[in-house]
Amino acid sequence: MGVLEWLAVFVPIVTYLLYRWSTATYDYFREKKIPFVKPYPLFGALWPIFSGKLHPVDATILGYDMFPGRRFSGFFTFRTPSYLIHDPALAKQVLIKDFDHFTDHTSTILPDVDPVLGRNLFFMDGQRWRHGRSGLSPAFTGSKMRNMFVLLSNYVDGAMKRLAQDAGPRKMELELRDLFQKVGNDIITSISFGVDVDSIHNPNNEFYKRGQKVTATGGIQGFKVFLTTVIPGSVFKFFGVKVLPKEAADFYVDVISKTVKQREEYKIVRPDFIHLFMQARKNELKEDKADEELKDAGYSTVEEHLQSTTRGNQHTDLDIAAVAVSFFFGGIETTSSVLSFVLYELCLNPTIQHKLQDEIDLVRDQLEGNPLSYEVLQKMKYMDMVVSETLRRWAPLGIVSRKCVKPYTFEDHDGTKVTVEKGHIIQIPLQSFHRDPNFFPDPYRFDPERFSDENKHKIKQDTYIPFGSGPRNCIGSRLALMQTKCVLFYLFANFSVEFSEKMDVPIKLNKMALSYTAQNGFWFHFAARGVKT
Ligand code: HEM
Repeated sequence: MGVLEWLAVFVPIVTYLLYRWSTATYDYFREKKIPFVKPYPLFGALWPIFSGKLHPVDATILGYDMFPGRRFSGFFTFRTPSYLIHDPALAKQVLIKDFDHFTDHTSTILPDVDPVLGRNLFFMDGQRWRHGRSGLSPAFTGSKMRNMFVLLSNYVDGAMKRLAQDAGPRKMELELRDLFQKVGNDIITSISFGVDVDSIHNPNNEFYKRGQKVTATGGIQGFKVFLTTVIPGSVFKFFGVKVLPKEAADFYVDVISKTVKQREEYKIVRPDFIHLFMQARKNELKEDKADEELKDAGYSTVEEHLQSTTRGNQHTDLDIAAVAVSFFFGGIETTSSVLSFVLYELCLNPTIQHKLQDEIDLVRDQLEGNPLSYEVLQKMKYMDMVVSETLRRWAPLGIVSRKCVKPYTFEDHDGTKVTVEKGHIIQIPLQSFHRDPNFFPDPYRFDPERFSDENKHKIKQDTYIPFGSGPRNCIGSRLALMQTKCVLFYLFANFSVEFSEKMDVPIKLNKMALSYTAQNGFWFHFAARGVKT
């Protein structure tokens, strides 16, 4: 690693910039009389990201506050004209009603360059995405989550009890991003690779070590992922730049192949994703009746818009490995970010922490020693309110992107019309919606009551979209909510939490990471419940 690897990334950027320099101009929005963020030479709106001045999300959403009262504004991604949507109703048109014009994400990784990440839904385009999505959807229904809950809950319960034993009567200082990444790693390793690991006590296991590299949002790995959002997949292909190193890809495919072989040979059934894909191979993976009853996993869960089908999806071991790796990619950073911010807010607001603990204690009493179930967790109202409010205040992905695939006309309030051209980029600033005082009064106040039964009807439609929206929304929203709530349940059942001296309060955000995280870590003291801190 080192200079050569960085060079292998910079050469394509420079070549692409020079090419764009000769083929596009910065007069685009001026000629069309659309308000736009003044571009930096060559980099457009991206220079503050490259120079480390602004977080990628903050650099992208500048136009929202700069041009209030508009339905959209312009900015340049390098030299490509891009639109920022200010009006949630227009966002809905792009994401749902006229989805056919905006089927693709801006990031594309081609499978012939990167066989594993190129098969990740997030990076797929057009027909390949449609086929992949409809094949994967039946694996994320309520009943499949309920079956998987047993694996997840046993792991989290055990992990928190072991932590409580480690702490004993003392208060224990922990960096939570690290803790939650380990927990997330072990959960995804269990439910998607069928392997049990304990990264809290054995961080040297292969899955954690490799997962750390695969999911890094900083350093060269994070930079390459960021580049996939601004440089076309064909440029990566031309220069042979891979995001996932080949030896890591080979490791994951090998694990899946061995596990599948073993399960077939010994007829092993385990309620995890490998089992679901083995069923899909035999055309046996379907939605079942219980899915209808279990649809509601919480306020934030998104709906599935595409017709699910597994017909014609002959998953190879490589396909299964690719899906499993995609869960590392999409699931660990995001859920550990939400969990870290829940704890940050609950330490700032101890009354909310106590209220959540009261609900947890009540549920534990009612369980009378029986294990926690998926249904019981879904019914915990205050838990849902706390998680929903955290997803509003600190949405892990602050923007949702689409690429225009068929020309489309936008109209502003004053009647100005503009036709978005094929290849142009659309950004939906969900973070700006979530923090707009017109939609959420006093938006910087952490207030779970916004999501209470009495208040939630006041939330304006389409302004709350932490998991995106429409056919391309987050396929893992049920899993993410189940995992987040389960960790919070066992964590607050065992511990009370407060800031350690090392924690920056108010938080200082890391501008160089793709998702939101604390610059100097999330530092907390854990004290076993009943023990005074
Ligand atoms: C709190 C945790 C999470 C948040 C906030 C989150 C958020 C998002 C968002 C905003 C998108 C883009 C949606 C759009 O373009 O409209 C997305 C896509 C996606 N997420 Fe998540 N996510 C989370 C957890 C997960 C988990 C646990 C998984 C899987 C195990 C997952 C898998 C995916 C995949 C595969 C996509 C791409 C879907 C497609 O292109 O069809 N996510 N997520």
